[in-house]
Amino acid sequence: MTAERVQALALGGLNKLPAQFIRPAHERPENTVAVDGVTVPVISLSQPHDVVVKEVAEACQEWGFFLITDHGILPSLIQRLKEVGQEFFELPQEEKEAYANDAACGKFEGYGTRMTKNLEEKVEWIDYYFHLMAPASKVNYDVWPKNPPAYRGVTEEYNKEILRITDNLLQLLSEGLGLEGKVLKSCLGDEELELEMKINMYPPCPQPELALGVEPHTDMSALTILVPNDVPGLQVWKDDNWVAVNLLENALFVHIGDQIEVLSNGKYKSVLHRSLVNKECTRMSWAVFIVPPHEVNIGPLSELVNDQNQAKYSTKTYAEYRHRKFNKLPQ
Ligand SMILES: O=C(O)CCC(=O)C(=O)O
Ligand SMILES: [Fe+2]
Repeated sequence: MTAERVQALALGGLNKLPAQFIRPAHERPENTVAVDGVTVPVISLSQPHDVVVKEVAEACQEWGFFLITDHGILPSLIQRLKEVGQEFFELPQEEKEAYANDAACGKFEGYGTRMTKNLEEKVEWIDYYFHLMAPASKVNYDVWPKNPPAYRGVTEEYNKEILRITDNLLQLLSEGLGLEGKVLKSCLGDEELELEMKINMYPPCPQPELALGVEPHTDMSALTILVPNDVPGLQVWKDDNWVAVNLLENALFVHIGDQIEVLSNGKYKSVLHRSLVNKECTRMSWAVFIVPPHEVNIGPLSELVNDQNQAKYSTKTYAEYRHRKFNKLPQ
């Protein structure tokens, strides 16, 4: 069975939002507006090292989220990444369907749309493309878009840059915990660390005040590094309020995910976030999830646990963590 794509639905021209997308009143953007005058931390990586360590550690403790600038990725590469992703979604529907995933059969990679698991569960206003990007030994290039032809080259170039930034961030995060720079990366599988690309595509929505692009969640990754197109929509949860994340050209949006929260024994927070959709414009975002290999055990770092600071999380493989999160089982 092929899923009904949100993009195809939107292109058909709708005046009203179909029922399965209408969120319950307490979740609707119209009833849960973002707080005024609060902005997320923005950290320039060109500052002295000890300043960057301190600012990153504070942002991880207070927000679990921050923007980085002066990261060294060329604006032209970010631009090309966005172009190839956008071109893929502009292909004829039939051509996109050749890449359809089948999450129910464990085929997570490819073109997808989230479907309801039961009648009450509302769906999100989003289509996406998901594939592994690193390590090269595990990547199946057959599930990457072959059109546009530049997709692979551009994405491989971006992958290299994100690997470099991941090394840098994990080092800063380790030092912020008072540990040696290499500790976090080594817990996350070192060179076996995996990078997953998810291109999120939110078509124009007839009643955006009633819908969500992605519902409130924390990422199960260690870190997520995201770039949006020029349509705002991401919100992060801070001190009992939603805070809208303003656009900042060429900045990278860094989310602390669940695995870093566990490793840091709760010192760094995995950020709750959601995305809104837009009436006129297509919103897109490119999220790279940085995750440990599935068989790696993740638990609070022994260096951070003692009689005064007991472990707040159980230790389990990343595969087990994923299974429990997907099935909404307690961790
Ligand atoms: O599109 C966004 O800004 C957020 C997407 C997101 O949270 C996700 O893909 O996990
Ligand atoms: Fe997310």
